[in-house]
Amino acid sequence: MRTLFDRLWDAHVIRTRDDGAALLWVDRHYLHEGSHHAFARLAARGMGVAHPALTVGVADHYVPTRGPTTDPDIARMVATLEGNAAAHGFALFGRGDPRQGIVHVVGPEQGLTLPGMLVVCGDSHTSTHGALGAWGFGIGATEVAHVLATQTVWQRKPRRMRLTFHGTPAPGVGAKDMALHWIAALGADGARGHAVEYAGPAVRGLPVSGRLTLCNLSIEGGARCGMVAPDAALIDWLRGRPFAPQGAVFDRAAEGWAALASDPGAEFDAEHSFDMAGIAPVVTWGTSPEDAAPITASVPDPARATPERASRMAEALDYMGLRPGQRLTDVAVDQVFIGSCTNARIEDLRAAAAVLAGRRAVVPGMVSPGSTPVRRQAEAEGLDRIFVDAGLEWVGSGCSMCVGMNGDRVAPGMRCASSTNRNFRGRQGPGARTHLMSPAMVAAAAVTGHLSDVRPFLEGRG
Ligand SMILES: CC(C)[C@H](C(=O)O)[C@@H](O)C(=O)O
Ligand code: SF4
Repeated sequence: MRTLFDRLWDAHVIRTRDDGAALLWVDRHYLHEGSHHAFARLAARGMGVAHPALTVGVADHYVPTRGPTTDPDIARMVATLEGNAAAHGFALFGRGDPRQGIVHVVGPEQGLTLPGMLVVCGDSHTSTHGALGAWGFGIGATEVAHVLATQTVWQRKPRRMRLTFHGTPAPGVGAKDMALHWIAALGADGARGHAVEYAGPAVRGLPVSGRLTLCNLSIEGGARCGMVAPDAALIDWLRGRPFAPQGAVFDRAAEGWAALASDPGAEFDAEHSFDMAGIAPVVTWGTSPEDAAPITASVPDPARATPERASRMAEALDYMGLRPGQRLTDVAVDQVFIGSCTNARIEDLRAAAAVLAGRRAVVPGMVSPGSTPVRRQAEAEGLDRIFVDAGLEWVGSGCSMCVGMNGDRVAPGMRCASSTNRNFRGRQGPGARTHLMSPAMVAAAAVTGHLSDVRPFLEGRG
């Protein structure tokens, strides 16, 4: 009896070393601007790209979201990726390409990631692709060079963990809340060394966009990867995607994908289950995604935590400028950001727009769609107007203020309600204070100017 992860592992092992590490075949290799180190290694050894057809470059981390950049260092990062694509002959969705966007949004959207694939990228959030029943994981620069040169990667087999979500989510509660909830419960290293499979009725009930959000955050709970077994909803979602097989070939492939599941009696090395009845909209208060609590709670008190946790908590609260016992809904924000590979798909933008429609934001903010196709779709639906009429800035697609590499930053000391996945110190800019939450919760914070429960807005009482 095998788990979904065992099936993916077995299907990709080329050979196993005596020490247990296995050489694995890579079906899809994504590259972003950060790949320049790996290309330098390749060049130093006079090597080329073994399988350009399985390699796809996407400009995202450094792309400007508001017209051409004036910063030569930023421009050079994007140009280097373009140069490597041209030199090695792999596809590139670069500046101006109608398919450009954040790599973890673009791959699934284009049908470049498919169920059963082993997908790698020199980026930790490659776990996102697991939502499609693929095995996606982030690799380091040395491994990127190895994959470029050989289309293979060495890995040790992770242990297997299943996270089961029972029940149905309340309105206003979604994948982001499920993710932050389990990470708060198990800790930022709670799933360390494990391949996570998400299961249960609440996961099955998530649209594919929500599954992508859930798998995206796997890494923030320490997991090596996260995945959801394919089902009919996924197969419908994939049908007709540009790089997916088409027609009868798609139907045949889909029959195979339907078999990608854990056997009913398959054993996991660890199991945890959660009841949706206990999950409210979640926000983070600290400097790790595990520092998360329901919006109805107060800022925790280090005095009540274990000594080792207490000092880290106190430091986090100091950095965040928060007092123990302060109600989370009393925390004023300076700005908002909706974007990133976590929460900038069309469904995320619709959820935020539903809250913002007919309302004004009382703080400034930016909305950056996850890809250029998402941007076009949002504009066709008039969502851009809703954001602009609310007073937010509608910009181009890229990693943008999630990481600030393109210059979109939160100023020092400023507090940002953000739909992204990392609230580390300085993540959105030196001294920036980040509160993670769902896009609808970001929209609610924009309207009130403080961390806010989105649920009254959905009931028309906001
Ligand atoms: C810059 C990149 C390598 C990094 C990652 O590995 O995830 C970034 O995408 C992030 O989200 O922190
Ligand atoms: S959007 Fe943020 S989390 Fe996603 S790949 Fe870019 S920097 Fe990393």
